Amino acid sequence: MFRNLLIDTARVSRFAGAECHGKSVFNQMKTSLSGARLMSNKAANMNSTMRLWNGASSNLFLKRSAMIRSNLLYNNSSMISRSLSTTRLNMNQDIKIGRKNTNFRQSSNTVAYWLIGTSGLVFGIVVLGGLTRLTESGLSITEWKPVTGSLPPMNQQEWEEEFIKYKSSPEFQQLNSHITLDDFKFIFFMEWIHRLWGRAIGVVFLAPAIYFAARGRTSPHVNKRLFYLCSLLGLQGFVGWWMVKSGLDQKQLDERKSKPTVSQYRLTTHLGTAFVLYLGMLWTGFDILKENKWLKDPTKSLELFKKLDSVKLGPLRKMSVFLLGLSFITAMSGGMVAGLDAGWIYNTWPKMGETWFPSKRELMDENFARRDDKKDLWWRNLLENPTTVQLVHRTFATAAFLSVLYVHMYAIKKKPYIPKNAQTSLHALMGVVTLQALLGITTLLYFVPVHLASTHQAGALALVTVSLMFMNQLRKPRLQIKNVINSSMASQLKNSVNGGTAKRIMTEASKLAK
Ligand code: HEM
Repeated sequence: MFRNLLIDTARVSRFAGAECHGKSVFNQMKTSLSGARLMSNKAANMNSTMRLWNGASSNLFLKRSAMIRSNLLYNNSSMISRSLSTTRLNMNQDIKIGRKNTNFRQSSNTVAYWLIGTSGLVFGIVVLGGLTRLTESGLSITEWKPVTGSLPPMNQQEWEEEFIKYKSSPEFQQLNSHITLDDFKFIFFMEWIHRLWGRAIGVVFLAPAIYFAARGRTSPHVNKRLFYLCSLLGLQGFVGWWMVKSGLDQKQLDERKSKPTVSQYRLTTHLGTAFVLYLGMLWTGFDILKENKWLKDPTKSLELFKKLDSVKLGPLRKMSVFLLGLSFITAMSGGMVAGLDAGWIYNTWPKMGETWFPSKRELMDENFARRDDKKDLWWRNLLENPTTVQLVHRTFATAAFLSVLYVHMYAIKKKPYIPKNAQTSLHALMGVVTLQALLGITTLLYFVPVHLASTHQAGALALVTVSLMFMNQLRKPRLQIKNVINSSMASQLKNSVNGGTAKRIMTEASKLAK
């Protein structure tokens, strides 16, 4: 009877929630134990009865029948013991079944380190791309050969041929007609290394992505992100060539009334996709490390989840998203400054020349409008007039600095509600934004020297990195992670029931059965 009861309960509990299951098995074990006690008491009574009978009568028949009854009760007791083992077995099976049902797979830390490492390569190529632009090397390779272009010219003849191609470009004809083959070799190598680095990132990203996905080292959630990142990486190559073309095509240059440089729109798009790629890799890497850490220590994680769920943290979470967005937009407005060489005018700070702001006539110059009705006056000046574009960048930069300062002060008041690592990131963010603003100002005051401009660009990447970290540390856990951690806690409860209390129950039951 007890055995059936136990098996039934175990079956039912297989379909019940983990916590509920643990409790029901526990209760059921308790029931079994009282049953065992009851039976055992009965056995003890029977034994004493038997002894009584033994003493009172030497009737063999009675003695035998008493022994039979006693054995029967003994068998019942060991049956209970067996039932308890069956229940324990079922519980272990349930833990496995539970895991299977949630179909949960988490990416390994190796994947995270690979992603963060690859994002480092993207950081490097952005800085190198900036150097290529600042040394005016970006238009030296006039063709796009994704595979065969991997090799540079190998002999004098090949160099001469490459130089002849460059000589037909607008940049050579209008700006660089004085350069020698040796000068050309330098600008060629700058651009060639940039392109080769891009190809290397393609290989370093794509091959391991396929390997990790095929070996099941990545979760479906991460696989999706890897797919998007791969697509973005491929797109980045096209955007790069699309940008370079805008500086090689005389027709486009005439349309823009520009000297031979790439379009500021395309440069900023190229910079933007690089930033998104970089942030996407970092974000995914950070997420994996964070979630693995949570899964390792569910008790600590639940404490953190409580903090992250607090309504007091809501506004700061929104602010963190805003800060990342603002840092990104400021960086993109910097791309526009770089694309238009707008760092070469108004090399003063905080004033722009003699006044705080240039005149309205200068900021909204009619010469920039292309339509007869001048309806495009505003946006063309905002995006194409170097004076206005510089003012826009100054404005965004000031807003970014003040916003970080505000959030920093706000966070001091809310300190007890903010996770420790987010507090540290916010301090770092305050430091990085200050440095970045100072770097920008120095770059401007010193007429855009290559080393300062390049450091300023790296500073922009550092700023979005820390903003991303801050935002990431305030994010609530995914529902799936929450569920897994909750059921992991339930499993721990089960195990403690299984390994602790149940053991005691088992010992007692076995003792009673003897
Ligand atoms: C605080 C946030 C700032 C961020 C995130 C930021 C970001 C950037 C970025 C990404 C570039 C493009 C670099 C390139 O592609 O080569 C840039 C260029 C530039 N920024 Fe900033 N900037 C900030 C503040 C400032 C400030 C306060 C100033 C000066 C008032 C400034 C002045 C410049 C100048 C002159 C350039 C053009 C440099 C070049 O031609 O290479 N920036 N900025």
